[in-house]
Amino acid sequence: MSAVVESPAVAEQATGVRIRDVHKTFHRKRRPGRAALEGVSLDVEPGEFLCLLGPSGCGKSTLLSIIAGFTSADSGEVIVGGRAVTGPGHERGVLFQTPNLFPWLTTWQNVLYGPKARGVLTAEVREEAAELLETVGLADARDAYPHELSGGMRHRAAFARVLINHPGVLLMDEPFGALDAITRAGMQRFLLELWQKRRTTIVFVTHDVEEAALLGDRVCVLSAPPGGTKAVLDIGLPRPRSYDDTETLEFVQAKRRIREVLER
Ligand SMILES: Nc1ncnc2c1ncn2[C@@H]1O[C@H](COP(=O)(O)OP(=O)(O)OP(=O)(O)O)[C@@H](O)[C@H]1O
Repeated sequence: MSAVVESPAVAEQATGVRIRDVHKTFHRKRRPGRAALEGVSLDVEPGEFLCLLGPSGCGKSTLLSIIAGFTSADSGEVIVGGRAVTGPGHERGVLFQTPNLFPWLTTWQNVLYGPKARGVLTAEVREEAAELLETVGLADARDAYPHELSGGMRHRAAFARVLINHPGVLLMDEPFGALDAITRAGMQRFLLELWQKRRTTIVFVTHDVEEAALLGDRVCVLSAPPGGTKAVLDIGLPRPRSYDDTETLEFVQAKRRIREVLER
């Protein structure tokens, strides 16, 4: 992977996310509906890295899906970059636990898929795609198909595929949850460097207290199902962060604060 240039500035395209009193109930045949979210309100600042944490079933994925525009809320509103979300949009890049690459396309074709679909595939975009593949360490895997890539490589290809669209906000749903510990640590390091460089707004769903403390500026803890915001914690650890920080007293204290809220 190429060295990442540090920049304290918030990315020009980074956008804020405003979530106001969002409710969502899933209706089921011949059974009572299941409330997933009850009155979630939250502001994510432009350029902020926010982690969403909470017990299983508290509605983390549902909330992310509502921000992405894949699911509609029953009431309340989500505003991204000043505009109400009414459906999916390329200014919101979404990354899931399973990288959503097209298996019949090469890494290069996968990365260029978005610009091609939007009719903006210029020489400049191709040049940027080549640079992105360099950044994510996949320049040599440009002509490989997804099945020829390792788990970590597939994740990095999915990153490049999303980043080429210059999303103002990255929505990540437990993206490293299925990876082994070593690959996962590598991807967390990669994401920290990427965020340090681009300062894209990130909303990151995780189960893992340590991951939330390592990555997030703030951690929003959702309450037991159906979810509402239980607390929003400022992590307050200095940036840039690295894996070595996980051994500091401040880091251990940050984890303890998150755990206390989770267990409250
Ligand atoms: N499409 C759906 N149809 C019906 N119920 C759903 C649907 N999606 C989610 N739910 C329900 O909504 C609730 C919240 O689910 P969600 O996946 O958002 O929680 P989560 O916090 O992300 O859980 P986990 O941490 O286990 O992934 C759960 O009770 C789930 O069963």
